Amino acid sequence: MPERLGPPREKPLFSRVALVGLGLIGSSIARAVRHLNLAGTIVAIDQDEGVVARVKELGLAEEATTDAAAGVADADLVVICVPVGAYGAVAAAISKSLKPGAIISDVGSVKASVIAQVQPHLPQGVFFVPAHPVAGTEHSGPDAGFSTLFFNRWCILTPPEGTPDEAVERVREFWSAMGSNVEVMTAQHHDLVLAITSHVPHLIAYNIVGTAADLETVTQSEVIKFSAGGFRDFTRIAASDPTMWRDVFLHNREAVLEMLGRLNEDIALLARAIRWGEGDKLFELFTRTRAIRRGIISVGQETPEPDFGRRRDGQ
Ligand SMILES: NC(=O)C1=CN([C@@H]2O[C@H](COP(=O)(O)OP(=O)(O)OC[C@H]3O[C@@H](n4cnc5c(N)ncnc54)[C@H](O)[C@@H]3O)[C@@H](O)[C@H]2O)C=CC1
Ligand SMILES: O=C(O)C(=O)Cc1ccc(O)cc1
Repeated sequence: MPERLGPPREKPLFSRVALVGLGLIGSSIARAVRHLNLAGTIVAIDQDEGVVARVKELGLAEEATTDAAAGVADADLVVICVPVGAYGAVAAAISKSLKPGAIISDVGSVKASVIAQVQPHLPQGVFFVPAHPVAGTEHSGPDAGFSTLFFNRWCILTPPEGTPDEAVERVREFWSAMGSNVEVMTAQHHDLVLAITSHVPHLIAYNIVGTAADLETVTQSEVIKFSAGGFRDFTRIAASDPTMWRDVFLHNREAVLEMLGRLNEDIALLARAIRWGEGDKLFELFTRTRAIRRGIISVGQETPEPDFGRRRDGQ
C-alpha cells in the first residue's frame, strides 16, 4: 500500500464501478480504487482487446470486457476515461444499459464539449458529474498508470446546471479519497483556464520540438546534445499522446484560439523589445514571472522535479 494514500476503507464508496478506457488515467483510477477499497467490484471496459488482455494480466479489475453496454450494466459509478473525441460514441453505446440512479463521470481534459457529447444520450434518472483530474504524464496505456497519480493534485468538477448536490458530493468524495483537492466550476470557465495553463503549453512544446527538428542548419544530434533543461522539458511534454492531444485541441478550439491570439500579441511585443534593445521591458517581465513561479512553489502546487511523470511508487 503506498503510504500516502492512507488505509483502505472498511466499506466501499460504490458497490460497482465501471471504468471505460484503461489507459494512463483509467488504470491509475483502477489501482487507487483497488488500494483504497473504493469499489466492491471494478469493471474495466476498453475497445482494444490488447488492453483488456493486459488489464487481466495486471489484475486491475474483477471483470474486463470490450463490450461497453454489458460492462456498465448495474454499475453505480461509470467513469469515462477515453480521448475526448470518443465520448459521443461511448455515451451512445452505454446509454441503454445504465442503471437508474447511476452516476456518470469522466476525466476529460476538456469539459464543455464532453457535456455536449454525453448529455443528449443520458436517460432520465442518471446523473452526470464531469471531472478533470489535473494530473498526468506523457505516458499512455495500462502499464503507465500508478495509484498515487492523483495524490495532492487538483480535480475540477463541472456539474451541469440541475445536477443534484448528492451526486456531486459522491464524486467529490471519490476524488478526495484518492488524495485530490477538489474544486467546482463551470465547464466554460474550466476550458478557458485550462487552455492557458495546460493546452497552449502543450501546443508550444509540440511546436518548438517540431521547429527544432525541421531546422536545416542545425542537426538533430546537435539539438539533442546541446539541449539545456528547458528544451528537454519541452521534449517530455511533446512526447504526450497524439490522439489525446489532437482531440483536446479540436474540442477546446475557441478557448485555445483566444489564448493563442493573446500569446501571439505578447510574443510580438517581446520580439520588438529584443529588436530595439529595450532591456528594461524584458527585465520587468522576467522579474514578474519569477515571482509567479516562487508563489506557485510557496502554495505547495509545484511539481517535484526532475522525476515528475515517473511512477512514484512502482505500481
Ligand atoms: N494523459 C494525461 O496526462 C491526462 C489525460 N486526461 C484525460 O484522460 C482521458 C484518457 O487519457 P489517457 O488515459 O492518457 O489515454 P490513454 O491513451 O492512455 O488511454 C485511453 C484508452 O481509451 C481506450 N479507448 C479509446 N476509445 C475508446 C472507446 N470508444 N471505447 C472504449 N475504449 C476506448 C483506448 O483503447 C485506451 O486504452 C482523456 O480524455 C484525457 O484528456 C486527463 C488528465 C491527464
Ligand atoms: O505531463 C504533464 O506535464 C501534464 O501536463 C499532464 C496533464 C495532461 C493533461 C491534463 O489534462 C492534465 C495533466
